[in-house]
Amino acid sequence: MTRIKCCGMTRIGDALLAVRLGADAIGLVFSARSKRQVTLAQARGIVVALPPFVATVALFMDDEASLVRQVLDEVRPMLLQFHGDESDGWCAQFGHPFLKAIAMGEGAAALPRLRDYPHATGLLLDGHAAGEAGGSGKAFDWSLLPGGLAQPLILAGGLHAGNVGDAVRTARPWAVDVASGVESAPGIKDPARLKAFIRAVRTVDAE
Ligand SMILES: O=C(O)c1ccccc1N[C@@H]1O[C@H](COP(=O)(O)O)[C@@H](O)[C@H]1O
Repeated sequence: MTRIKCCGMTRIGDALLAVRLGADAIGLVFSARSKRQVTLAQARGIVVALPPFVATVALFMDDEASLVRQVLDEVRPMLLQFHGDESDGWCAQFGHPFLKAIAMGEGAAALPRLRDYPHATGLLLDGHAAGEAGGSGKAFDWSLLPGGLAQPLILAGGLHAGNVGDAVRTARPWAVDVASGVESAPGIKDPARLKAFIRAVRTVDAE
């Protein structure tokens, strides 16, 4: 079964709906570079409202270590996700499981970076160019996803109900991650798009 992460949640109702429809994980963006940035209080409100067995993921992009520590203390996410130029050692300093996003905008030229994060719990391949923020809606060539890596791969970037089925069939990732493809505006999830996205993934899983 392909795990599904819905990212960029800013409202409790959207997060609960995503979980009710079948999402496995909820992403909360703390980077000031995001149009989906949440405050600590907003994030805490979402995390405490969730039912058991839903993974919570806190996203950062070249942020201060003090912010990451504050989020760990006050929001208590299950996973961290780093989207910037952070090194493996920097990400690992918190002693907390983390995902490292790899910008796939340069295509195959980005693949050697997949070996740079041996401490990551998983690698998230996103469609944007290096240095750009995620949540951009940009896809990449999914056939580039390599097999044989030790870590689970999470496919992200420009996914929506109309293309996620092909993406899963092509890449067979551990999980998919979506932000803009299930929104009506940044940070505002669209119930019909959420439902169609999760249904499209589950349809391919059942093939
Ligand atoms: O969502 C954001 O605003 C964001 C900002 C900074 C770093 C990462 C961000 N989001 C991540 O990007 C993927 C892909 O987004 P999209 O589906 O292409 O819109 C998203 O799932 C988040 O993990």
